[in-house]
Amino acid sequence: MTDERLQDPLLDWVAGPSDLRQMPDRDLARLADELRAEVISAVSQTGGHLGSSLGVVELSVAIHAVFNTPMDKLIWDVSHQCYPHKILTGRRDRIRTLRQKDGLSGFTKRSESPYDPFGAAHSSTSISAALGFAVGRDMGQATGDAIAVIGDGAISAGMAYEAMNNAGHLGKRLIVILNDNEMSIAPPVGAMSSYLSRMYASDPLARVRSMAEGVESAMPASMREGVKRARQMVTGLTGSGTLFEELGFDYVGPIDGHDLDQLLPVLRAVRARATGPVLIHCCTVKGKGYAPAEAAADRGHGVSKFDPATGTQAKSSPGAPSYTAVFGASLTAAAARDDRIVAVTAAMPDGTGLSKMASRFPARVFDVGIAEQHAVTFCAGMAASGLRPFCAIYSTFLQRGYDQVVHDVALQGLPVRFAIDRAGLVGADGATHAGAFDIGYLTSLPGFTVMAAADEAELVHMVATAAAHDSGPIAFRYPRGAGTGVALPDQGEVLEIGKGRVLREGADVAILSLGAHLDECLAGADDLAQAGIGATVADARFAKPLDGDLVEALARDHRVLLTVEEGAEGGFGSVVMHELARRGCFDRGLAIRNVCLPDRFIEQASPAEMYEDAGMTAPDIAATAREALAGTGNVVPLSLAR
Ligand SMILES: Cc1ncc(C[n+]2csc(CCOP(=O)(O)OP(=O)(O)O)c2C)c(N)n1
Ligand SMILES: CC(=O)[C@@H](O)[C@H](O)COP(=O)(O)O
Ligand SMILES: [Mg+2]
Repeated sequence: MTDERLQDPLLDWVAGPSDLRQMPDRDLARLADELRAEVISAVSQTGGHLGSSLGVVELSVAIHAVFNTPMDKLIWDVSHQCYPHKILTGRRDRIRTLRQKDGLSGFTKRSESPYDPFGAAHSSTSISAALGFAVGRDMGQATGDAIAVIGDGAISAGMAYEAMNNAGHLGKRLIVILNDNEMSIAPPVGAMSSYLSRMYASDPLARVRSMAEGVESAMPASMREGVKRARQMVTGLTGSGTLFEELGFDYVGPIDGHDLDQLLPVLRAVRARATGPVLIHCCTVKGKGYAPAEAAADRGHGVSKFDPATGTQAKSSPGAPSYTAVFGASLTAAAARDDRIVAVTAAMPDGTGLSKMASRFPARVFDVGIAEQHAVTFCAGMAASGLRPFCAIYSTFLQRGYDQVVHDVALQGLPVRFAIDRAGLVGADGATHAGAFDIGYLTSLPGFTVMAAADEAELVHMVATAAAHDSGPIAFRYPRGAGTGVALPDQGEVLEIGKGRVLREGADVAILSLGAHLDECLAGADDLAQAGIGATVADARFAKPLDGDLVEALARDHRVLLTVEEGAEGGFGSVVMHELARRGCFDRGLAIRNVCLPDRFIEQASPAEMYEDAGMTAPDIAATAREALAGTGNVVPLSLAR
C-alpha cells in the first residue's frame, strides 16, 4: 500500500466490492470502522434503521470481501440493515438521500443496483428467494452462490421454516447466515428465540460450537483443533444435531459476527467446501459501536435524525397524539371494562400501541413474534372460545395473513376485531409499507364489517363499536402519525353499523370520503366554494356494509359524486360503484370519479409528498370535481377545470 493510501480513509478507495477483495485482511477491520462511522453520520441526517445496520457492518465487509457479488447473490432479509451494503456497493455518494423523496430506498431494491438481486422489506423471504437463485444456478442460469442473511427475529416466521424444509430436502448449495442479535424490534419472543439464546449462552462452547468437519479442515490451523473439540463435545453432550442440522443444513457456529478474524475464515471455508445448504450462526450486537444505540431499549432500531455526538433524536413538534396512541389508550380503557378483550401483535407491541395495554394487562396481550398468519388464526380460535380478540397489525403486514383472514375468520363468521394501523401512505418506508390494499381485500369478503376512521375521535368510537360487535369479523383502519387534534370523547360510542354522516351540504358536487382524508375533502370543498360550486361532504365511516341510502341520496341530489379513500383502486370506490349500479343510479347522468391511489406503487417521500404524487391533495380533489362537473354540461369556467 502507498503512503498516501495509508493516510486516507480506506472507504474513499472503495468504488465497489471488488476493491475489498484486493485489500489485505488487516485493512478490512479498519475499513469496517470507517464504514460504521459513515453509517452513523449518514443516518444522523436522514433517520432510519440505524441499530440493525450497525450490527452488520463487519458482516457486510466480510461477505463482499469473500463472495463474488453481484454474480453471487446476496439477499438481506427485511433489508432494513442494508445501509453498510449500500455504501460498499457504489451508493455512498447518495447515502444521505436515504428514505427521502427521489433518494435511495431504505431497503434493497432490484431497480436500484445489480447488488440488490432481490427486494424486500417484509420479513422472512430471504431463504426462499436465495433457494430460487440456487435452483436457477443449477439449471444453468448465469448466477453464482446464493447467500441469505436473516435475523433472529425474521427467522421466527413460518416462511423461513418452509424455505429451510425445502432447502434441506433439495440439498442444493445454499448459504444462510443467521444474524443473531437477540433482538427483533422489541425483545424477541418465543421458543425459537430461547433456543438460539441457549445455543449462544453456553460458553465455553459459544465461540465455535458445531462445525461440519469439512469446514473445520479448511480453517486456519490455529482454530481447527478448538473447533473440532467443540463440535465433538456438543455432539456428545446433546446426542443429536442442532435444529438446523435436523432440517438438512450443515451448521457452523456460533461465531462472533463482529470479529473479522472469525468471519473471514469461516466464510472462506464455507465458500470452498459447501456442497449443500449451510447455516452460519453469527452473534452480533444490534446498534454495535454507537453507545446511544446500544443503550436504547430498541437498540436504535428506527431513529429520526439525531445529533451524532449525543445520539439525541430530533423530536417532532408537540402536537396531537398519534392515532396509534389513541388506539392503545382506547383499547386499554375498553379492556378495563371488559375482561373478555384480549389483543395480539406480531412483533410490534410499540408500533401498534399495544404495549400500553400490555403494561396494564400483561396476561391479555400476546406478542406472537413475526407471525401474522398465526396471529390471525390464533385470534380466530380465541374468538371461537368466546373471547373478544383485537388483532392489531399494520395494513401492509396483514397481507401476509390474508388466507387466514378468509379461511379462518370470514368463512366461519368469527368476531375477530382487526385494528389496522398504517393505513394509506406511510412516508419514508415507501411502497413496501404502504397500507394500500386492505379496503379492497376486506370488503370483498362476505360478512365482514369494514370501517375507516376520519379522525382520532372517530377511532375511539370504532374501538367501542368493534368491542361490542359479536356477530362477525370487523376491521377499522387508521393512518400512521399524528391525529388531527380533535377533542377526544371520554368514552367511545357504539356506532350504528353501516351508517355514514353528512358534514356539509352543497348543491352541485357530493364528496364521499372514507377515512382520514376527510380534511382534504373539506378543504377541497372550500376551494370549490370559492369558485361558486357547492359541495356536500359526507363521511361514509363504513366501507362495508355501505350506507346505500346515503350513497343513493348523494347521487340523486348532485351532478357529480366523488369517492375519496387512502387506498388502492378496487377499494371503497368500487364498493360505491357496485351500489350505484345495483340502485340504477348510473341512468341519471351522474358523473362519478374515484379519488384513490393510482395503479402504480408510490416511491418513498413524506406522506404529503406521496399523496401529491398520487394526485390526492385538496386541490386535486377540487380539480377532479370541476373536471367532472364540466363534463356534465354545467357551465364551469375553463380556467377552473384542470
Ligand atoms: C412480515 C413482517 N412483519 C413485521 C415486520 C416489521 N419488522 C421489521 S424488522 C422487524 C424485526 C426484525 O428482527 P431481526 O430479523 O432480528 O432483525 P434485526 O433488526 O434485529 O437486525 C420487524 C418485526 C416486517 N418487516 N415484516
Ligand atoms: C423495517 C420495518 O418493517 C419496521 O421497522 C418499520 O420500518 C416500522 O415502521 P413504523 O416506523 O411505521 O413503525
Ligand atoms: Mg435481531
